Amino acid sequence: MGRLDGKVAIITGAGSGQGAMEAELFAREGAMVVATDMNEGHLNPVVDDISRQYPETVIGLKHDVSKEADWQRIVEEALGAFGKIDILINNAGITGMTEFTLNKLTVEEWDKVMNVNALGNFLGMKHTIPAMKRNGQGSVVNISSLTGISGLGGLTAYSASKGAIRTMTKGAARDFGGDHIRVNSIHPGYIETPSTDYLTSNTDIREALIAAVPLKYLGESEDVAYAALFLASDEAKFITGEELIIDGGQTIKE
Ligand SMILES: NC(=O)C1=CN([C@@H]2O[C@H](COP(=O)(O)OP(=O)(O)OC[C@H]3O[C@@H](n4cnc5c(N)ncnc54)[C@H](O)[C@@H]3O)[C@@H](O)[C@H]2O)C=CC1
Ligand SMILES: CC(=O)C(C)=O
Repeated sequence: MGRLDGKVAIITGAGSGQGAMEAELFAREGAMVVATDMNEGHLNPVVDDISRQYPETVIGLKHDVSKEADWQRIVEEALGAFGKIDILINNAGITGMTEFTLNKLTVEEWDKVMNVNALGNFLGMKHTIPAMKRNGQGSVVNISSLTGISGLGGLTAYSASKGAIRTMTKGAARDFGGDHIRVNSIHPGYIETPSTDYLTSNTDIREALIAAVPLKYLGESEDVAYAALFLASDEAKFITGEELIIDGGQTIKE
């Protein structure tokens, strides 16, 4: 028995890091997976690998989450392939230019980050929730960040976009609870993926990051993927509007 047997899941940003891990884990747990990414060069090998291990469980689709027309096409293709949508993992995201203090941040950079992260999450919910409603239930997991709770200097647009994800999650949870659709957010701390290479490849920064984590290691993609699996599954059927921090204890509260 898989924990997602019979479910159909759309996972964005599945060509790399956490999204790739989630696509593999969800297929392993019995889901049919619609794995999407803007970068087909990264997505295709991920999809091929999952198909080899779990035949006929996954399709890969090119997708820019910031484009509404792309979302319309993705939902149509998912319904065409698998007949329904139970789960959305809004994972695709970009950090944007780093070390831009607020005063140096350009409007172009702000728009780019907000469009992928905040608008992308909104469009994902807008276009998949109607199919979930027809299906009588659904689960959305929005990947925010620790920065969506406490902000991070130098990452103004990223922090704002992840804060928007945190609160739009709670609003959507209220809007669609009556339709048996749950909406939760995950807030990872530092996870070792291509998106954090710019930090973790520097030995001094890496050691400083680890020193701030009570569990004394940087997170791995599977640490987030297992949390997404739980929230996506029926095991979490009474949990909605919740924010789950996955940071090795970095922000333990009293
Ligand atoms: N790695 C970390 O430490 C943390 C990551 N996060 C969030 O977790 C999520 C996944 O991050 P990682 O796996 O680390 O990143 P990653 O860079 O390894 O993977 C992100 C994927 O999203 C895709 N993508 C980017 N823009 C896209 C667009 N417009 N449309 C569709 N796909 C697009 C990329 O092609 C890439 O395959 C992101 O939302 C990120 O902000 C949050 C907190 C910490
Ligand atoms: C790197 C990042 O997105 C964090 C720590 O939230």
